[in-house]
Amino acid sequence: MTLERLDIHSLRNLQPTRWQPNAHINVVYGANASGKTSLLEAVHILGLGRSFRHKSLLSSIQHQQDSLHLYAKVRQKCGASYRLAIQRERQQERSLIYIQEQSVRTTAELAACLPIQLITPDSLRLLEGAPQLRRQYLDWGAFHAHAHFLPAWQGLQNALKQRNSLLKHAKIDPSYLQLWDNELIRYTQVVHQARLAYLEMLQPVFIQYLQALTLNLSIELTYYPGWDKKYEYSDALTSSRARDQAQGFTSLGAQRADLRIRYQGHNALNILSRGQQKLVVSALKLAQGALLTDKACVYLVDDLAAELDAQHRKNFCQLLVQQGKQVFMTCIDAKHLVPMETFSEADVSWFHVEQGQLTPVDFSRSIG
Ligand SMILES: Nc1ncnc2c1ncn2[C@@H]1O[C@H](COP(=O)(O)OP(=O)(O)OP(=O)(O)O)[C@@H](O)[C@H]1O
Repeated sequence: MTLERLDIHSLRNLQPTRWQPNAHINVVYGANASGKTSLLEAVHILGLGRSFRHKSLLSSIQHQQDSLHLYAKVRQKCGASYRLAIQRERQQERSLIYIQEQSVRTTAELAACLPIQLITPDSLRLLEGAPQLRRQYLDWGAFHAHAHFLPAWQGLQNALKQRNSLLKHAKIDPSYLQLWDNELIRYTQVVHQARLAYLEMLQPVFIQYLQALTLNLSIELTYYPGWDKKYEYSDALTSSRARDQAQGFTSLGAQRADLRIRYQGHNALNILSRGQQKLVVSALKLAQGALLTDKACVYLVDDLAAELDAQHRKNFCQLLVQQGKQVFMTCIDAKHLVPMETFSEADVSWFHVEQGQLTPVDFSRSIG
């Protein structure tokens, strides 16, 4: 799957842009505040319906403009193509999303058409941030690996909402609570099994990438399902019922799951250097991309140079090239920060950004 064409209107400082990127490696370079990250942001919004910079798309709309418009043509591996479009008006509550000119209501449909792996200086939050971020990471993989994951996950969210709202009442009909318990247990089992199955596939690939990035430490990925593993979820839920009623919410379950990243029995975050943490995150992202064999994904790598030294940048770029997926990477100075030799076998296009204007560059004349 590759992005064949991207049209951008009224996104941050970007001039109206029509971009026909390379199917493999795209390097975007330019000074600070030129608009490099905004270009990656455009791809991200098209793949997930939201920015990676802010919760609301309102701040992405260009100042003095009423709306932003993005359009993409995505070529699937089978040869079929999809047209994706997003429009966000200042005055509207939500974005309008279209696939093949048909309005769609959920961003999950976009995510299925354009899977994205994002690597930014902020990606370290995957290790240091709240469990929700690691749950989202795991669920991204389970969503793409198992067709039954999404309906079960949606069912789980609904059952949780209903049960939590019931728990807030002073008087609760036990049979009604049991009904939502049963729903929750049913969906939790599917989500839990899909996460476990995905983690089993992920572990060995993650280790391979860690080693290829020359981090020969035995980092372990362990999964906390959201309740004590010694018990079935149904038993854990029954035994937490009184506490849940007192607190007014469901305290145990898949909504509390976490992917724990351990080194020598400790939280890896407390032991590894920032550079090592960055390699762990890179290996996690590369492993997810590698596992998407039937669909492929687009890598967005913002600020390649951040926190990786020259040798590790080289290893990282080599692994990206080997995967053969479409990559958009940004850096301030292409000549000094991009390990050119790793791209000798790859199809690469270079783009310069200046004051929001994107220009293709003839590599040999302008950089070499
Ligand atoms: N809503 C907006 N409307 C217009 N311009 C904006 C808006 N939001 C941000 N900007 C400006 O867009 C410019 C581009 O920002 P962007 O983060 O894409 O740059 P960058 O090239 O990635 O910079 P850096 O290398 O410093 O990370 C900045 O000057 C920023 O102030």
